[in-house]
Amino acid sequence: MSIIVRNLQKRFGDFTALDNVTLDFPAGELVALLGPSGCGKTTLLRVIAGLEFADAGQVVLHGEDVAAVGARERQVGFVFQHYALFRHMTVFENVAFGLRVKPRRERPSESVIREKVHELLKLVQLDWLSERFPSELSGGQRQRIALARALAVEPKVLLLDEPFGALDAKVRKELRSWLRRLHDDLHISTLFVTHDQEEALEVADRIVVMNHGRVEQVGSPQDVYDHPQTSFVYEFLGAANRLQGNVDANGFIADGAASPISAIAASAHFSGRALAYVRPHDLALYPADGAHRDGITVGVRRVVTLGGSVRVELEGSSGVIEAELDREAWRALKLDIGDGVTAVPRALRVFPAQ
Ligand SMILES: Nc1ncnc2c1ncn2[C@@H]1O[C@H](COP(=O)(O)OP(=O)(O)OP(=O)(O)O)[C@@H](O)[C@H]1O
Repeated sequence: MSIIVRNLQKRFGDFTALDNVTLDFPAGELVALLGPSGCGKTTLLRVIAGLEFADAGQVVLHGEDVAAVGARERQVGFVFQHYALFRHMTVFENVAFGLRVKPRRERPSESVIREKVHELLKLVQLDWLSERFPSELSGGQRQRIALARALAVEPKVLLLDEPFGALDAKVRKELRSWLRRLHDDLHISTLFVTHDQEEALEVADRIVVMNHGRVEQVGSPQDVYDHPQTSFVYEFLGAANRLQGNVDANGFIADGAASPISAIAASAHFSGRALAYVRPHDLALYPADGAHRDGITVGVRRVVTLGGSVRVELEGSSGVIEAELDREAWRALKLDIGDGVTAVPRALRVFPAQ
């Protein structure tokens, strides 16, 4: 089922939680809603689910404006960060719950319920836990059961609000690839709230980046990572070095730098104060022998080896920046702490300073 929201506006007192949000999600996608705490992600999910009402705007599910459709009738499955399993019910009964409370004429027979619940428990690979109570499960298992319970009523849309947020990093990582596989099998249109950019980049077909109740950018993970449209998206997604300076006809000149980086001259459509961004892996390092001029002069301050790559902290008149290169490339440079280098950005994005 496709999900469209148009011009959604939601205020809590003086605070604007959703500010003219318009989004269009094609059916069957796994979409991550990504943004810092308080940017309106949960509010957007709750409005789509019918648990909260917008002050203005429209929610259209599969072509139908659902303004007059109650939460129960929207065929939306919801999984929250904190497992909302019923503590006094077994795993089996938790998953069966949504089927048992259906109106009598829609309620499946007991044998169909049994079959369906076991099928769902197999799908989340926890059939062997069906007689346990929630307190006898790990956090990751509880979230998988919560998902099985949400799936029991055959929702057309799945809304997941930081479903793995309360779990430790390792379990979280396992569950995110598990969720991806599950989605590939089921293809239910899914909105997945997270404030973890790595999670969004790894799992989603499409990412919506939100900030202060507004949509900053929508695109594939690759697109939002490689082509951030705003300085906020650049900083929020992935590591980024930020340089303050000025743009003029010669290019970008970082504060305190002796010469400009001219490579960006053509791509900057403005002049004046600017913020320039470069990812650590997009910085090439050269000995500061004057041969490479299109960069900034810095000194090596600290070197950290992380698995196959090396993170180099560099300090110059424009502050501290980081470069990341593979071990071999670093070794070949034969540099030591304190040595001078020219750091040349392979990709630099400039935005007008606000
Ligand atoms: N019922 C409410 N009454 C008043 N303010 C609210 C209410 N619900 C949410 N807010 C406020 O609206 C803003 C957006 O909240 P929301 O829960 O949507 O953010 P979020 O992006 O999901 O954040 P988090 O990642 O921390 O869960 C927050 O500042 C929050 O305090």
